[in-house]
Amino acid sequence: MAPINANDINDAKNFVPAKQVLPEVETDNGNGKASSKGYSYETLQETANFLLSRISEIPSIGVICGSGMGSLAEIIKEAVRIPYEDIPNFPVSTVEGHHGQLVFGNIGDVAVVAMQGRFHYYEGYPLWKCCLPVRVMKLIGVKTLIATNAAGGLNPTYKIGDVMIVRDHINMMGFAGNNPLHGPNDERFGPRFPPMSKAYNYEFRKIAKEVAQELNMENIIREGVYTCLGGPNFETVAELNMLKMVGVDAVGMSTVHEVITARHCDMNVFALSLITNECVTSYADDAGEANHEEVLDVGRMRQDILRKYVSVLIDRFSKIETNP
Ligand SMILES: O=P(O)(O)O[C@@H]1C[C@H](O)[C@@H](CO)O1
Ligand SMILES: Nc1nc2[nH]cnc2c(=O)[nH]1
Repeated sequence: MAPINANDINDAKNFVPAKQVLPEVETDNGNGKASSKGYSYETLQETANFLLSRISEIPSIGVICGSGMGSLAEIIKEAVRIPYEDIPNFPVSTVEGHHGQLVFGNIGDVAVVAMQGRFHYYEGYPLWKCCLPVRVMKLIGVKTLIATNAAGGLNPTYKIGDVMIVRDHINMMGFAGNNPLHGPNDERFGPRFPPMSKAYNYEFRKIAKEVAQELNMENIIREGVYTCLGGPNFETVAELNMLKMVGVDAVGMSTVHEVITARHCDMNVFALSLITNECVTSYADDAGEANHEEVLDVGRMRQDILRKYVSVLIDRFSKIETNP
């Protein structure tokens, strides 16, 4: 082994720890002390108040548009668009296929807000920050979250272009202790130990299956288990085979932490995965490789049917009283 020399030590002194180059992890705890575990209730209230000052109707449903699915927000009428960079305390979107704005307005008779662009862990944001908009939605009065995502189909019966209603998730990042609720808990958002066994609202899933029949989508609608990995790389064959063994149907890089945050603050949750690619579970030479362009293309390919489906779901969800 080469001996250590003084230059190496000086280089080490100049090393900038990852935390300092992450986008804005230092936060205010509400008592003037910095914390990296999330913005205080009061800070997020300021963000919520800013947004409330820009809109005339309080949205009851929030939609997060997945990769390539930003056009879902284009069905919003009387739209008020607010770029993320104009919103106090908001992160900014850095991924192609994620616009970077909140869109407020109406779908049918229902006041909604859509995130055209979400935040991912692989962009350098800690999980609490990826989920900050969910808490802000709660503070402005949103009751129901509809999270959409693009995902790889692991269930061998799934085809590209299928739409999976998320029945449940496996929080792989949580197994390693990475959770959006990690750190001090503010009971004003929710309890220290929130249950997750009913994370995806049963009534909503039932309605979603009925609506799929009405719209003749039975042949593309599935229901299954989603998991989120940290990304940004797509998975290895061995990783995918492991996930298959534990019951995962679709693999992505989002949604799970958003859903945990939403359930923590008692929002109703519904989620959809658009299957944009087949997960590669064999080492065969002719097996394809996942890529982001394909993900975006399939989003575009399914945009009309997804817009129709989501707008009918919003109408139906808004008409029922549900216990989260
Ligand atoms: O934001 P979502 O979860 O829809 O995006 C998925 C995961 C990666 O961000 C990207 C990979 O193509 O699509
Ligand atoms: N992790 C992961 N995310 C995706 N998003 C779209 N497709 C995929 C995939 O195959 N794997």
